Amino acid sequence: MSSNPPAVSFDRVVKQYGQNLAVDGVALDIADGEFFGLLGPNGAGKTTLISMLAGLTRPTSGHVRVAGFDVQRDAAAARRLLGVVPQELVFDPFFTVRQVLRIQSGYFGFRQNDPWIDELLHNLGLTAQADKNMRALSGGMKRRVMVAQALVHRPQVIVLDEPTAGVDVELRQSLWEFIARLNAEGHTVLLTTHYLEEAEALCKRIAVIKGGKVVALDRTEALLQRFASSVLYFRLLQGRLPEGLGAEQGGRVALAVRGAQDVEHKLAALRQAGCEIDELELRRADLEDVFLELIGAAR
Ligand SMILES: Nc1ncnc2c1ncn2[C@@H]1O[C@H](COP(=O)(O)OP(=O)(O)OP(=O)(O)O)[C@@H](O)[C@H]1O
Repeated sequence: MSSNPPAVSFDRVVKQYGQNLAVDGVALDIADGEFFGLLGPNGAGKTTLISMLAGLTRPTSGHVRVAGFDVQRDAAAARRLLGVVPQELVFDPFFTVRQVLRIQSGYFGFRQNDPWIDELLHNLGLTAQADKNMRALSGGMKRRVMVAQALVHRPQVIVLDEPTAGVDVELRQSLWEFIARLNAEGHTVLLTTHYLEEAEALCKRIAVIKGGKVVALDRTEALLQRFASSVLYFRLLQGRLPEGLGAEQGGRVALAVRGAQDVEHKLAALRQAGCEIDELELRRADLEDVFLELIGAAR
């Protein structure tokens, strides 16, 4: 870990909308150079946190800092260090892709930015679209431009809010290769995603938030180990799953198990509860299982 100030620091951050506590005292530091994942179910508060980080929403209390700069008090310095790829597509339909990127460069005082713009276009598969009007692009291509736009000033901290929601496999692949390269070159990456396999593959550390609170914060590997080594999957044909034993989704049940003896215990508990099961399957736990277990526990 470096001795620099944290790339991102949420310091006892609260955000209240009327009676609704969207963010409830989040304290979280993301180190310089980290690849960090922010996970949580719908409505957990992820976008609110990112919107406070981007300086678009003011915290009710607490502070958000980027490399030590308070996003409210030192807004210009914080903004310069941040590149945020938002969830929604926001664009001006009258400009070409290259014009959009040149204008964005201008906001940050970069006049001769074409070499970097060309590199962004190339890495995001946009070279052939460079002179097309934004309105003529498909949704996936527009999303690529949003990514390029966020990176035009080579921000130290790259924030991606659900960047691959609804985009094709090809972009997901090339986007991740590019972002991983930027991370290897020292950029900090903060990612929110619903694709848990993506978070598992990319993020070194993960915070899970639920109801505006951090319910888990650990290295990805440690999270995977802490919760379960394997998962027993089956279909429940008869009976009710004993309280607290596992999670049921779409008729399939997932039980976290730690070793062979635990499998025996769990099966015995099911028998005792009068459960009849089918299509039994045992596999290594992944982040999705951890996630379900955590979300279940925090309910
Ligand atoms: N502008 C707003 N006014 C009122 N309530 C809001 C506003 N923005 C968010 N909320 C509420 O704050 C809570 C957290 O929402 P947020 O969008 O941060 O969740 P999320 O984790 O990003 O969810 P998703 O995965 O669905 O994007 C929700 O209860 C939401 O309804």
